[in-house]
Amino acid sequence: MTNLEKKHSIIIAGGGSTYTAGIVMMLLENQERFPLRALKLYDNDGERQAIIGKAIAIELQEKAPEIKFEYTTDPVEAFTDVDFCFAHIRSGGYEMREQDEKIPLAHHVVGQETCGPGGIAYGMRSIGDIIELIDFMEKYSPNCWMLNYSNPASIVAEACRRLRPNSKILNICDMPVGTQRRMSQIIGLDPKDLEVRYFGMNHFGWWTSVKDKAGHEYLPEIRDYVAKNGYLTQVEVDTQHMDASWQATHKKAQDLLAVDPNYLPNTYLKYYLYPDYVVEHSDPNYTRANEVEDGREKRVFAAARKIIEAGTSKVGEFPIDSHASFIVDLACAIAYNTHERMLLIVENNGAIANIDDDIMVEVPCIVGNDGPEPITQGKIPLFQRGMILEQAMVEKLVVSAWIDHDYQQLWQALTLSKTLPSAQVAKEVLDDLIEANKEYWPELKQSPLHVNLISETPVESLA
Ligand SMILES: NC(=O)c1ccc[n+]([C@@H]2O[C@H](COP(=O)([O-])OP(=O)(O)OC[C@H]3O[C@@H](n4cnc5c(N)ncnc54)[C@H](O)[C@@H]3O)[C@@H](O)[C@H]2O)c1
Ligand SMILES: O=P(O)(O)OC[C@H]1O[C@H](O[C@H]2[C@H](O)[C@@H](O)[C@@H](O)O[C@@H]2CO)[C@H](O)[C@@H](O)[C@@H]1O
Ligand SMILES: [Mn+2]
Repeated sequence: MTNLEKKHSIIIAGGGSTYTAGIVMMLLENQERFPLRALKLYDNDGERQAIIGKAIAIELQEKAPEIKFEYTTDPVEAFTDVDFCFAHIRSGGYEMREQDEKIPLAHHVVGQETCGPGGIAYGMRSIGDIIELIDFMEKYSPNCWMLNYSNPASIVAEACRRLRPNSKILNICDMPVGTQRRMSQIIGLDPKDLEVRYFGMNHFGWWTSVKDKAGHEYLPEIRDYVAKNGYLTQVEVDTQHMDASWQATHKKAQDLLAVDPNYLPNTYLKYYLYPDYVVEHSDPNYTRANEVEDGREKRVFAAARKIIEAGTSKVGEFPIDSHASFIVDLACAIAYNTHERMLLIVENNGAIANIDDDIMVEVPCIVGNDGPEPITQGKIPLFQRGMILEQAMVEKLVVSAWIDHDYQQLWQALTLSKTLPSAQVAKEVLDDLIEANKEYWPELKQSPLHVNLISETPVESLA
């Protein structure tokens, strides 16, 4: 059987995810180019996963009975005889995302899923879980590739570099894919027509060129549009991001551009460049986690229950997440050596010439069956170099704090972040996050050289 005739076996880790159904429907749409022989779901919350699993079982029975389907909480069953693992777990679930967002906001600091103290807390929960998935995969299907988009992708990627440097794992993000879809709307092209140059880290980057296949440069035209409208587009391009909070984020790109009009910004830069604005426009009692629980999560699980109750997919409730087809692009590139060009999170190794080789950067790569080949982006300007070096050291300190179980390094990571105003506030946020994450984080040790903050020692006792 040639490679092109091979049918694949996929495991989706995080089967109870709000994205699983859309991705499975998208996989059914892509059977021509990426045929499946088996599909499994794996989750550590069997009850949550069963709702999605039962509905998908009905969908596949009616639409693709030839695909062997199962859902399980048993890692041996899940990871045996698989070619690809699509991983989208959420360590701690939405309950902890809410804490990641509300605890910092209670200290008038940015509360966000993947950025600032929220992203650091999420990273401290995710590292162990992702490494566990990699170890399951390597034990039961040694030739399997993990296409991971569990967040926080940047901290997870740095942890994989430190702890599993030789593993077959690619960390990916769909934010640039979504923003490039908006760019293609602005210039009237198809997203597939675009060839970009981009540099940064995950959720922390800039486009330096947006060309069509004929080599025409559209960045100036897009830049002029974004200077007036941000990335808001007239046509609805993204069902996920029509919520008011995400619309405001796309609009804010206007102010990100103002800081450096030469390059088109990733929307996530707003949390680092305008943290005060973000805090002023956040509701500390109702954050994005609550919006998703009231929105996407309710919609997806209601659709699944409707299919289960009807006993048929003819009630037609699961939308196809065609946006996620970039994951199939990546899987095809690995399986069929297609040399697809796409943004991936990879070890720098000179791709960005004037930052450290061991920083995990997000750059365009050519992907074949040996994995990604980064495309060099050259030297970057002082401003972006300073931003990236600082954020990279924050994330390296987080991973070291997880590995060493070390309080001091985690406090330093928060103190170094652009999203926090001082070491004092960083400590107050950290101590609250430690309390909230007791069942998830490793227990952190104080340095033997620990020095109390003056504010912890009443002044009168300072003899
Ligand atoms: N990289 C990207 O650009 C991108 C885009 C969208 C979503 N995401 C990420 O995808 C993930 C899923 O998002 P969601 O909103 O659907 O979350 P969700 O909470 O709806 O689903 C996550 C699932 O993972 C399961 N899970 C948690 N820990 C696990 C573990 N250790 N082993 C197995 N399963 C585990 C949960 O039980 C849950 O069913 C999140 O990490 C999210 O941030 C990333
Ligand atoms: O606030 P959420 O949970 O709705 O989204 C958080 C994720 O946002 C980005 O992914 C978006 C993507 O950029 C957009 O085009 C659309 O398809 O929806 C995706 C999921 O909402 C970001 O890249 C992820 O890392 C975030 O988790
Ligand atoms: Mn992302």
